[in-house]
Amino acid sequence: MTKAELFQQITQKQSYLCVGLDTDIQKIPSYLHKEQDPIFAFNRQIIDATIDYCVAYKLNTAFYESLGARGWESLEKTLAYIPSSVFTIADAKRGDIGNTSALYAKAFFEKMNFDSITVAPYMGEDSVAPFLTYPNKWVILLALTSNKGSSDFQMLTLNGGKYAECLFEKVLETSQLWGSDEQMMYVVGATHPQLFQKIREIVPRHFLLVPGYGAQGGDLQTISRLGMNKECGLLVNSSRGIIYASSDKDFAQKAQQTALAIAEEMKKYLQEKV
Ligand SMILES: O=C(O)c1cc(=O)[nH]c(=O)n1[C@@H]1O[C@H](COP(=O)(O)O)[C@@H](O)[C@H]1O
Repeated sequence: MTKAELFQQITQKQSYLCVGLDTDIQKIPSYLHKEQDPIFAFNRQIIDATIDYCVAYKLNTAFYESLGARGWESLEKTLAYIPSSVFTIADAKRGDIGNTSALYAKAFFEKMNFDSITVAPYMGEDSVAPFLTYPNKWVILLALTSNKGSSDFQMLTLNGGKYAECLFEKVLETSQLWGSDEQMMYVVGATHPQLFQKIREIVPRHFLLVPGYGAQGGDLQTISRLGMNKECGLLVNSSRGIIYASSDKDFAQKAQQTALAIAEEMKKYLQEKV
């Protein structure tokens, strides 16, 4: 998907919500366990219920990989079920030496037809480059993550940094030389609202994938007001807050109500800025 197509979806739906399909077999309603593929049965209902209110689905591969071959099958079926107009994210957090990254890229962009994949920048340019060779496919590079451990390395101050003061800022600055804002996004956790303004100074045009809203406590209003640019530039993810809004038979209906409420709030912020 191109950046223009993504922006068009956002404008049309007046939402920049990404629904995280972190589907945990232990957490889905027990009646679904009698289905041939309980994970897919759950995801299908969540997608049907939320598709009008979101522009992206993020599939965290851990939830599928942990079930072995059956899990991969559920992942592939879920991906095939999502219409091509909606942006898809393989949240796999990959990145390795070049020839290995090339095969990760092949797995997620050719074998499976994801629009994007999350990639860790720790191994540097040659570990990210193979993902950037696919037209209209995206790398979503981890810059500033939402978890407590983000302060262990990402917040470390650099000695002699010119513009970038912290390691995550250096990641933002340097990686812009590897690929354009038409093929690269950055993960910035919603739990760091005080840093959004600074991040926008370094990457004014890139889309930011913002996890950590909802279950991890991030605040939509602050993120949106500080992080939004003229092309929206935000995909705000919520996983548990939407898909487990109810643990009962009405899970899809409750997920829909939650997604709708978020989209209504997003509409306000879009109208202010875009
Ligand atoms: O790359 C991610 O998506 C990610 C980065 C990050 O910094 N923090 C983070 O929570 N995530 C992912 O975003 C999702 C957050 O889920 P909820 O906290 O349930 O909304 C999970 O799939 C996480 O793996």
